[in-house]
Order: sequence, then C-alpha cells, then structure tokens
Amino acid sequence: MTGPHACPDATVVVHPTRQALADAAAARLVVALVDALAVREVAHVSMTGGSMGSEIVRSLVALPARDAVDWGRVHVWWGDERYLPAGDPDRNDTQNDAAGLSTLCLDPANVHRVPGPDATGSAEEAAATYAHTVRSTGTGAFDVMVLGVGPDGHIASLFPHHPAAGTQGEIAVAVHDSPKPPPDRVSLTLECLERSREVWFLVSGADKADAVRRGVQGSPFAETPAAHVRGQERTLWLVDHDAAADLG
Ligand SMILES: O=C1O[C@H](COP(=O)(O)O)[C@@H](O)[C@H](O)[C@H]1O
Repeated sequence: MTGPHACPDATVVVHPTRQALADAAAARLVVALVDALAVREVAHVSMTGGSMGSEIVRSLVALPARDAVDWGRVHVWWGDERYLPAGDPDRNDTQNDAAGLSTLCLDPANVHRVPGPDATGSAEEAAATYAHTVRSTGTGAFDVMVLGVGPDGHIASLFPHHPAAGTQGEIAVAVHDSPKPPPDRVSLTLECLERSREVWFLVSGADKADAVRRGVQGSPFAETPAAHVRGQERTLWLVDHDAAADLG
C-alpha cells in the first residue's frame, strides 16, 4: 500500500468528451446492473459525489435503456459523504438526487445514505452507523464501485497525506480537516472500496490529467490513493480526452 504501484491490471477507456464519457458510463452501468440481477437477487452500486457523480446520474436518467433495470432490487450507496445535514445542497446524495437519482424506481429502503449532523452526534458516529448498515445489509461485495478522482488523486474522501486515508480494519471512517471543503466527511475505507467486483474511476478534465497518470502508471498510496484501489474482477479508468492527456 505504500510503494509505487503501476496498474497493469486496469483497463483505460478514453472518451472524446466529458458528455460522451458520462453517457458511456451510464450505459455500462445499466448493463452491469442487468447482468448482476440476472445472477443475484439484488445488486449493489456505490455512487460518487463531485462533478462526475452528477454527470453519470444525469446520463442514466436520460437513457431509455435504464428501464431494463429492475431498480427495486438495486441497493444504492455512496463511497463518501460530506458530513452535512440531510438535504444540504453540498451533500453528495443531494446532488445525485438533484441530477435525477430520485426519479429512478428505487425502493427508498435500499438507498443507503450516510447520516448527517441532524441525525448523529459526530462524523465518527455517522461512520459507525454507515458501517453497521453495510454489515447488516449483507453486502458481500458491491457490484460496481463508481469513484470520482480529485486533481490531487483523492478518491471518496481518502485524501493524499491525510491520516484517515490509511485506516485499516474498518468499513467507514470519519474524516476531519479535509483539504477540500467541507472539512468533515465520512468515507468508506480503502479495504471496503476494494470489496467490489468492479471499480470504475470516472475522470474528466485537464486538471485531472496528472492524477490519472499517477493513478494508472503508479504512485505511492500517500500521494495518490487512487493508484491503489482494485476491483476483484475488473478495474476501469473511464476518462475523457483531456484527463488522458498525460498517459502518452
Ligand atoms: O469531494 C469530493 O470530491 C471527489 C472528486 O470530485 P470532483 O468534483 O473533483 O470530480 C468525489 O469523488 C467525492 O465523492 C467528493 O466527496
């Protein structure tokens, strides 16, 4: 976890534009969920916040093929959440809802939100509650873990050189003093992110090109957490042309 680690087992798919990337990722998600539901009673997808989180949801709800998914059997999670009250516009789940997530025919009982300060006394308590939900739902593995990547190489709320990023033996962790606002957050740990059949990094924009290069070609965990997450069956870097600029 500490040394540079190239990513020979990951597949990089480059799309011409951010819109093409979001549309292709949404179509890929529909196929992945249909396939998962063909062999299991329920499917688990973990969504992301940030710029690409809303983009993929917007593309998903605009896609006629979304109706091929039995959404009532899909569990939705988030890889991280900003520790803010329910409905706060800066929360990842609020932004996904605003992008149209709430228009899918999901069972609200299967939409697993990280509690905020309106429901818990601290980010630690929220992390413990969320971890308990992961355990009690019997989530053996997420079918798809969708992750955005920050320009600094962070994934979920696991930031470079931040002590919370290296948490071991836990499912979720409280993050304080986040370098990106808001300062208090809850994140799945690296160990938990890797309990995923497929991990998809969704990255757009020239400001992320160096993070993509480090993530794909290798970089110490402390510098680039994104370089160290693998799916059990597949790891995909789904990027646009600008984000791929430094890959050569
Ligand atoms: O704060 C966050 O940032 C990352 C990346 O966001 P982006 O806007 O740079 O794409 C995101 O993946 C994470 O869920 C979010 O909490």
